[in-house]
Amino acid sequence: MMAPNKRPAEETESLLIGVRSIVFDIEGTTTPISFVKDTLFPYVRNNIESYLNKNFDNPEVQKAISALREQAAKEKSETVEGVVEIPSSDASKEDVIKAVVANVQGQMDADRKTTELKNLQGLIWKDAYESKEIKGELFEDVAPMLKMLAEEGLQLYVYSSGSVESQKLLFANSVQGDLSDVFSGYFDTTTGSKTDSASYKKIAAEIKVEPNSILFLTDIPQEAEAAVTAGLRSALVIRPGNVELTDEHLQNFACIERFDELYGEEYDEDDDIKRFAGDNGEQDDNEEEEEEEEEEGEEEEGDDA
Ligand SMILES: CSCCC(=O)C(=O)COP(=O)(O)O
Ligand SMILES: [Mg+2]
Repeated sequence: MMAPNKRPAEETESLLIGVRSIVFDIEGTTTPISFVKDTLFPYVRNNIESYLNKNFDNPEVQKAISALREQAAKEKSETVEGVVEIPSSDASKEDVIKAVVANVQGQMDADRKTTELKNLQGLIWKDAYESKEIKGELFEDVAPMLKMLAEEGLQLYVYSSGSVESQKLLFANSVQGDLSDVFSGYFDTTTGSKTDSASYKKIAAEIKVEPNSILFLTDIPQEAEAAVTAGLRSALVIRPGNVELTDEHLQNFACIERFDELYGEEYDEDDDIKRFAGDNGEQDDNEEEEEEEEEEGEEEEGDDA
């Protein structure tokens, strides 16, 4: 069903003209919000205590606990409400685990997107993906469209609040197979908050692409606004289960319900028209030469007959 006020795709022009790189949000863009809320988050809640008991001495886990401890101490000094402090490493394993569990549950209750929380969540999800208890859920158009866009020469990136490690796990262990190959890189909140325009400038600098040649796709208008402030292009993705957008957002941003709408028209597999051929939709010289040579060859064959 089309979202209210959304312009039909047939009437929109391609959002890919002049675009070299696409940066994808995950939750609400490639992946249903329900997968994150009803599968990933409950997995952490249900398994964090046993995970910490089993992996307490793992250096990665100790690093994640130290980061949470520092975060809590800092927030306590800033009088942030509801912070659960974590005792020093001299305290008993039992006391540290109890505090980490309460800290993480508290941050998750508030749906916080802190780097420290996301880092530990990512470590816990690793077990779930490796044991095949969880597979990364994707909207059905995602794998075919990502493959097609990558084949057409676009560089694809992910920018999500989930840690880079958890992003890689989701796409490598997805219900639509291993999609690791389609991505050129991953960004998380270590680059900065998704609602801060400076984060998008950093991404553009890191991938060495002009901001105006980067398209950021997200379900969150504040993230789209931050990207546009940084000089990127952005479109809002309307997926089942997402928070409804206001009329203002629908009017201010290009909106798509599926990735094939990036082409500005219904994608038809039998259609032989190449809609994206590099910068500005123009053919590169090699391609033109190849086509000319092919045509000449055909003419010669015709003459011989
Ligand atoms: C990498 S999957 C986990 C997603 C997650 O933890 C999250 O907070 C989603 O945030 P997003 O920025 O992808 O909307
Ligand atoms: Mg999102």
